[in-house]
Amino acid sequence: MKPKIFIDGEHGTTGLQIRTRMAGRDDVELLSIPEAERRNARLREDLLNSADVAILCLPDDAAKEAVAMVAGNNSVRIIDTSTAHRVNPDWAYGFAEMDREQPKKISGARYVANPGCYPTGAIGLLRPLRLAGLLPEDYPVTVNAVSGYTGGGKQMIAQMEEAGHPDPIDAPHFLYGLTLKHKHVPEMQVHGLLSRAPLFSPSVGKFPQGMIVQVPLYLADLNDHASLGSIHEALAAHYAGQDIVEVVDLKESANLARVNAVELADTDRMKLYVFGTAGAPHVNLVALLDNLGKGASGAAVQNMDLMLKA
Ligand SMILES: NC(=O)C1=CN([C@@H]2O[C@H](COP(=O)(O)OP(=O)(O)OC[C@H]3O[C@@H](n4cnc5c(N)ncnc54)[C@H](OP(=O)(O)O)[C@@H]3O)[C@@H](O)[C@H]2O)C=CC1
Ligand SMILES: CC(=O)N[C@@H](CCC(=O)OP(=O)(O)O)C(=O)O
Repeated sequence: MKPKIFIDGEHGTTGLQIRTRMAGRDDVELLSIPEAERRNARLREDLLNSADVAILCLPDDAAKEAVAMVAGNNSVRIIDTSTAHRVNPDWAYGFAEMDREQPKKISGARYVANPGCYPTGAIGLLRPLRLAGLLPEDYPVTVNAVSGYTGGGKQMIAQMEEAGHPDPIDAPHFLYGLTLKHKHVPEMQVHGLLSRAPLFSPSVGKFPQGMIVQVPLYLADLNDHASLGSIHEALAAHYAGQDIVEVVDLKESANLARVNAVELADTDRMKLYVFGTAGAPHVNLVALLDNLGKGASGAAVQNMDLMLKA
């Protein structure tokens, strides 16, 4: 029998992208809820309890409610794309490349928290340097980022795209999260293995999908006389042997004049760069991804495949 998959929130931005990725698959059976019934709690509860894997693409509160709906049913496994469970130690963190044993943890888990889009970039850059001992636990990390506007879900997409919207967004690029209390900070700290919360400044650009995450570092404040070369080496060694996260060659990075935020739009990959000049005091670590690809729906499908292998 084919495993049954239910995407709760399938008519939203992340849910639709997962559905598109599943369209050609005949190894799974997709359970579906009509769009007009998407908030019908009774029907959702039935579908959630009929699934082998339920993928939640809902706001945090609704995701918690969905988890409660299957609490007594051990045969349902969950992937939650919301922020609700990302630092909960009872949930496996769904970033398969973050540690060698992570794919196994995800495969065997009942509950998997899909990582946030910005944290995928930040943790992807920071964690290997913490594990290699180059980055001190208490380094004052800053994370500056730009996301495509689909990161804001249906509401922001309408503000950007709909003519005559009552609250349109005209800015080609804007900063937000100005209180510095963004919901992704705890996740970056915990899975980035940091003792201090990073200072995170997000922004949105007037393009639908794409993301740049930057983590600038002062080399003199790192361990082991860290250099452009040793940082690149640590990242390359960490990601060797898989094909989703690419650590861009130092020479290639040195010859680049610019990084295009939309280069990886519509892909499920991530590129990591180490920028700077040999012998100079700073490096800038950069992650490039699609906020809806490796940053959300692509990672969710990757996690589902790992869980179905178990
Ligand atoms: N967009 C992105 O780049 C990313 C999003 N995520 C996460 O994915 C989740 C969904 O976000 P996104 O797809 O962007 O949001 P959207 O607003 O685009 O979609 C959310 C969907 O959930 C439905 N919904 C809302 N509340 C309920 C409820 N109580 N019961 C049932 N259905 C409900 C909405 O219906 P309605 O139309 O009626 O509101 C909508 O269809 C969020 O938790 C977000 O953090 C994760 C990574 C990246
Ligand atoms: C542009 C934008 O608004 N982005 C969202 C982050 C994307 C999201 O909601 O999802 P995850 O938390 O699951 O990554 C935000 O800053 O709240």
